[in-house]
Amino acid sequence: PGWFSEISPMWPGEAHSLKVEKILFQGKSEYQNVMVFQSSTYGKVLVLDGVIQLTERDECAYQEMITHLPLCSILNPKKVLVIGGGDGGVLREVSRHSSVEKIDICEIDKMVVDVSKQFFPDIAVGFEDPRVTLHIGDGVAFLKAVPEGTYDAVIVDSSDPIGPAQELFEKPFFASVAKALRPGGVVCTQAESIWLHMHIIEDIVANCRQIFKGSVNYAWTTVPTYPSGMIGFMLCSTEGPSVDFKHPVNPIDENDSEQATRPLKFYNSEIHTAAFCLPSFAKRAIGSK
Ligand SMILES: NCCCN[C@H]1CC[C@H](NCCCN)CC1
Repeated sequence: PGWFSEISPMWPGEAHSLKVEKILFQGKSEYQNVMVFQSSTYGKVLVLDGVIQLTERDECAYQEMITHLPLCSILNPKKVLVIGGGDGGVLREVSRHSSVEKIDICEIDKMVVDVSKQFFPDIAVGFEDPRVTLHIGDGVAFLKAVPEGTYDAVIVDSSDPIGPAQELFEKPFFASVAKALRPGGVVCTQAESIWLHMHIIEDIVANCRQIFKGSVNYAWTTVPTYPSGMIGFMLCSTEGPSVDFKHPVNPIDENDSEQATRPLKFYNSEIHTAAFCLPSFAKRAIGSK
């Protein structure tokens, strides 16, 4: 009992708090402190180095959007790579796409996978899909070893630039993602908040514009338990068949059996298009062709 406050130098002067019912797990992996607690109103919560990664109540807004914004923007995605995403939520969402034949995931911290399987079975369910191959290791090294043009889509479901994910926000990593994608392939990365990190976003956009010769767009979703209540995504495509991120060509089939058993809670085609609409201060800073 008591409160968890997410205090961090990444969002100085503010902190989102959640009422704690019970602490369920505390551990230290090779890379970070890992904690799980039962909150009063958001279900179970996963925290890494004091930063909220997900809650059972609102994780759908992040996992569904980071996955379906890229995958619904291209026809027939077959081979997908997830960097990070050790909780399994993105895998759960990728698995909804029947065209997908192979899903590779590279997560650096095995403890995140194990803790998610133990405390968040409805999120870690993604690991059960037979198309999934789990690699425990550094995504930067993994991508360097990937043959050119291997993937139709890459999803970078990372934590924040301070900590193990730092290199996933730097130019060499984006270049290795571009190499691993086929022509007209797409990448979607966790791209912070326009309220908190506009300078980081400007740098990411500048780097992506140099590296990805197709489309480069910033989209966002609302996640009540992330600082500023929102989080953004960088959607980029490589040179080749053009990709219009704002108009999904590969709609999620709302009617198939998978949807019937576990319908989407957040994503739909209207919110897909709306996600790319930005407030004026962000349009000026980010711009979009
Ligand atoms: N697969 C789930 C979550 C991992 N993504 C990140 C977790 C940390 C969060 N900090 C928000 C910082 C303010 N933008 C960003 C998303």
